Amino acid sequence: MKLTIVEYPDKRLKEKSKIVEKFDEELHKLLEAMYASMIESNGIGLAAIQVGYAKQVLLLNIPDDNDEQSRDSLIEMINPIITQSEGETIYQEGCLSVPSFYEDVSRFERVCVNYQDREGNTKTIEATGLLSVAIQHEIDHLHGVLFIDKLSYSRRKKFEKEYKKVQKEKKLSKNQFA
Ligand SMILES: CC(=O)Oc1ccc(/C=C/C(=O)NCCc2ccccc2)cc1OC(C)=O
Ligand SMILES: [Co+2]
Repeated sequence: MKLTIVEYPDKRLKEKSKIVEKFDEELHKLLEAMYASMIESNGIGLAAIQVGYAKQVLLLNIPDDNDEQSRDSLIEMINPIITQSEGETIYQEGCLSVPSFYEDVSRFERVCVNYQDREGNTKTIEATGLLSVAIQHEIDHLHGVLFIDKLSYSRRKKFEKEYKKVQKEKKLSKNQFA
Protein backbone atom coordinates (compact mmCIF):
# COMPACT_ATOMS: atom_id res chain seq x y z
CA MET A 1 0.00 0.00 0.00
CA LYS A 2 1.40 3.44 -0.95
CA LEU A 3 1.53 5.61 2.16
CA THR A 4 1.48 9.42 2.17
CA ILE A 5 3.34 11.38 4.86
CA VAL A 6 0.90 13.50 6.94
CA GLU A 7 2.35 17.01 7.29
CA TYR A 8 2.03 19.71 9.98
CA PRO A 9 -0.39 21.41 10.76
CA ASP A 10 -2.64 18.35 10.07
CA LYS A 11 -4.56 17.68 13.31
CA ARG A 12 -4.07 13.92 12.94
CA LEU A 13 -0.48 14.36 14.11
CA LYS A 14 -1.83 15.33 17.57
CA GLU A 15 -3.76 12.06 18.02
CA LYS A 16 -2.74 9.54 20.72
CA SER A 17 -1.69 6.26 19.11
CA LYS A 18 -3.32 3.03 20.34
CA ILE A 19 -1.60 -0.06 21.75
CA VAL A 20 -1.08 -2.83 19.18
CA GLU A 21 -2.85 -6.05 20.28
CA LYS A 22 -2.52 -8.24 17.16
CA PHE A 23 0.92 -9.11 15.75
CA ASP A 24 -0.54 -10.34 12.46
CA GLU A 25 0.02 -10.10 8.71
CA GLU A 26 -1.72 -6.71 8.64
CA LEU A 27 0.85 -5.31 11.10
CA HIS A 28 3.70 -6.78 9.04
CA LYS A 29 2.29 -5.18 5.86
CA LEU A 30 2.12 -1.81 7.65
CA LEU A 31 5.74 -2.15 8.83
CA GLU A 32 6.90 -2.91 5.28
CA ALA A 33 4.94 -0.01 3.79
CA MET A 34 6.27 2.37 6.47
CA TYR A 35 9.84 1.27 5.73
CA ALA A 36 9.39 1.95 2.00
CA SER A 37 7.97 5.42 2.71
CA MET A 38 10.69 6.29 5.23
CA ILE A 39 13.52 5.29 2.90
CA GLU A 40 11.91 6.94 -0.13
CA SER A 41 11.57 10.20 1.83
CA ASN A 42 15.16 10.01 3.19
CA GLY A 43 13.97 9.55 6.78
CA ILE A 44 15.86 7.86 9.61
CA GLY A 45 12.80 7.45 11.81
CA LEU A 46 9.05 7.22 11.23
CA ALA A 47 5.99 6.74 13.49
CA ALA A 48 2.79 5.13 12.15
CA ILE A 49 0.75 8.28 12.89
CA GLN A 50 2.86 10.08 10.27
CA VAL A 51 1.33 7.84 7.59
CA GLY A 52 -2.18 8.03 9.08
CA TYR A 53 -2.24 4.96 11.38
CA ALA A 54 -2.77 5.85 15.07
CA LYS A 55 -1.00 2.69 16.27
CA GLN A 56 2.00 2.47 18.62
CA VAL A 57 4.38 1.45 15.85
CA LEU A 58 7.66 3.17 14.92
CA LEU A 59 10.75 2.55 12.80
CA LEU A 60 14.35 3.61 13.42
CA ASN A 61 17.12 3.21 10.84
CA ILE A 62 20.11 5.29 11.96
CA PRO A 63 22.92 5.50 9.37
CA ASP A 64 26.13 3.74 10.52
CA ASP A 65 29.57 5.37 10.85
CA ASN A 66 30.20 5.59 7.11
CA ASP A 67 26.74 7.11 6.71
CA GLU A 68 25.10 3.96 5.32
CA GLN A 69 21.50 3.14 6.19
CA SER A 70 21.50 -0.67 5.99
CA ARG A 71 18.30 -2.59 6.66
CA ASP A 72 20.20 -4.77 9.17
CA SER A 73 20.23 -1.80 11.56
CA LEU A 74 16.46 -1.23 11.13
CA ILE A 75 14.62 -1.33 14.47
CA GLU A 76 10.85 -1.98 14.45
CA MET A 77 9.38 -0.86 17.80
CA ILE A 78 5.83 -1.69 18.85
CA ASN A 79 4.21 -0.49 22.13
CA PRO A 80 7.48 1.12 23.37
CA ILE A 81 7.88 2.33 26.98
CA ILE A 82 10.86 4.36 28.24
CA THR A 83 11.85 2.71 31.56
CA GLN A 84 14.99 4.76 32.40
CA SER A 85 16.32 8.15 31.26
CA GLU A 86 19.28 10.28 32.28
CA GLY A 87 21.49 13.17 31.21
CA GLU A 88 20.84 15.83 28.62
CA THR A 89 21.85 16.27 25.00
CA ILE A 90 20.99 18.87 22.36
CA TYR A 91 20.56 17.80 18.74
CA GLN A 92 19.30 19.60 15.61
CA GLU A 93 16.19 17.61 14.73
CA GLY A 94 14.09 17.34 11.58
CA CYS A 95 10.87 15.46 10.85
CA LEU A 96 9.29 14.16 7.64
CA SER A 97 6.01 15.68 8.86
CA VAL A 98 7.57 19.15 9.24
CA PRO A 99 9.53 19.42 5.97
CA SER A 100 12.46 21.85 5.61
CA PHE A 101 12.62 22.78 9.33
CA TYR A 102 15.45 21.86 11.64
CA GLU A 103 15.70 23.08 15.24
CA ASP A 104 17.85 22.26 18.28
CA VAL A 105 15.92 20.15 20.79
CA SER A 106 17.01 19.11 24.30
CA ARG A 107 16.50 15.38 25.06
CA PHE A 108 17.79 12.74 27.51
CA GLU A 109 21.32 11.56 26.62
CA ARG A 110 20.57 7.93 27.59
CA VAL A 111 17.29 5.97 27.60
CA CYS A 112 16.28 2.35 28.29
CA VAL A 113 13.21 1.22 26.34
CA ASN A 114 11.00 -1.87 26.58
CA TYR A 115 9.08 -2.71 23.41
CA GLN A 116 7.72 -5.57 21.32
CA ASP A 117 9.00 -6.72 17.93
CA ARG A 118 6.79 -7.63 14.96
CA GLU A 119 6.11 -11.10 16.47
CA GLY A 120 5.14 -9.65 19.86
CA ASN A 121 8.36 -10.70 21.63
CA THR A 122 9.39 -8.28 24.42
CA LYS A 123 12.75 -6.57 23.87
CA THR A 124 14.85 -4.08 25.84
CA ILE A 125 17.29 -1.60 24.35
CA GLU A 126 19.64 0.88 25.95
CA ALA A 127 20.51 3.82 23.68
CA THR A 128 22.67 6.95 23.76
CA GLY A 129 23.48 9.63 21.17
CA LEU A 130 21.57 9.85 17.90
CA LEU A 131 19.65 6.58 18.48
CA SER A 132 18.50 7.84 21.89
CA VAL A 133 17.36 11.15 20.34
CA ALA A 134 15.52 9.34 17.52
CA ILE A 135 13.75 6.99 19.96
CA GLN A 136 12.52 9.93 22.06
CA HIS A 137 11.48 11.89 18.94
CA GLU A 138 9.46 8.93 17.56
CA ILE A 139 7.87 7.97 20.92
CA ASP A 140 6.75 11.61 21.23
CA HIS A 141 4.82 11.11 17.96
CA LEU A 142 2.89 8.25 19.65
CA HIS A 143 1.70 10.81 22.24
CA GLY A 144 0.77 13.40 19.58
CA VAL A 145 3.87 15.54 20.29
CA LEU A 146 6.05 17.05 17.51
CA PHE A 147 9.61 18.31 18.03
CA ILE A 148 8.38 21.86 17.30
CA ASP A 149 6.10 21.56 20.36
CA LYS A 150 9.24 21.38 22.53
CA LEU A 151 10.69 24.68 21.34
CA SER A 152 10.87 27.78 23.54
CA TYR A 153 8.16 30.37 22.97
CA SER A 154 10.44 32.64 20.92
CA ARG A 155 11.82 29.78 18.79
CA ARG A 156 8.27 28.52 18.19
CA LYS A 157 7.22 32.01 17.00
CA LYS A 158 10.22 32.02 14.63
CA PHE A 159 9.16 28.60 13.30
CA GLU A 160 5.51 29.65 12.77
CA LYS A 161 6.60 32.78 10.85
CA GLU A 162 9.01 30.85 8.62
CA TYR A 163 6.53 28.02 8.07
CA LYS A 164 3.83 30.41 6.83
CA LYS A 165 6.35 31.98 4.42
CA VAL A 166 7.39 28.60 3.01
CA GLN A 167 3.76 27.47 2.65
CA LYS A 168 2.89 30.71 0.78
CA GLU A 169 5.87 30.27 -1.56
CA LYS A 170 4.82 26.66 -2.19
CA LYS A 171 1.26 27.78 -3.02
CA LEU A 172 2.53 30.57 -5.28
CA SER A 173 4.86 28.26 -7.18
CA LYS A 174 2.02 25.69 -7.54
CA ASN A 175 -0.35 28.36 -8.97
CA GLN A 176 2.36 29.59 -11.33
CA PHE A 177 2.64 26.18 -12.97
CA ALA A 178 -1.02 25.17 -12.48
C1 LIG B 1 13.43 19.07 2.67
C2 LIG B 1 13.24 18.20 3.86
O1 LIG B 1 12.22 18.18 4.50
O2 LIG B 1 14.32 17.44 4.24
C3 LIG B 1 14.14 16.50 5.24
C4 LIG B 1 13.76 16.77 6.55
C5 LIG B 1 13.72 15.73 7.50
C6 LIG B 1 14.06 14.44 7.09
C7 LIG B 1 14.03 13.30 8.03
C8 LIG B 1 13.86 13.43 9.33
C9 LIG B 1 13.83 12.22 10.18
O3 LIG B 1 13.99 11.11 9.73
N1 LIG B 1 13.59 12.43 11.50
C10 LIG B 1 13.50 11.33 12.42
C11 LIG B 1 13.58 11.83 13.83
C12 LIG B 1 14.96 12.26 14.18
C13 LIG B 1 15.30 13.59 14.18
C14 LIG B 1 16.58 13.98 14.54
C15 LIG B 1 17.52 13.05 14.92
C16 LIG B 1 17.18 11.72 14.92
C17 LIG B 1 15.91 11.31 14.52
C18 LIG B 1 14.40 14.17 5.78
C19 LIG B 1 14.41 15.20 4.86
O4 LIG B 1 14.62 14.96 3.54
C20 LIG B 1 15.92 15.09 3.07
C21 LIG B 1 16.06 14.93 1.60
O5 LIG B 1 16.84 15.30 3.85
CO1 LIG C 1 9.12 13.11 13.38
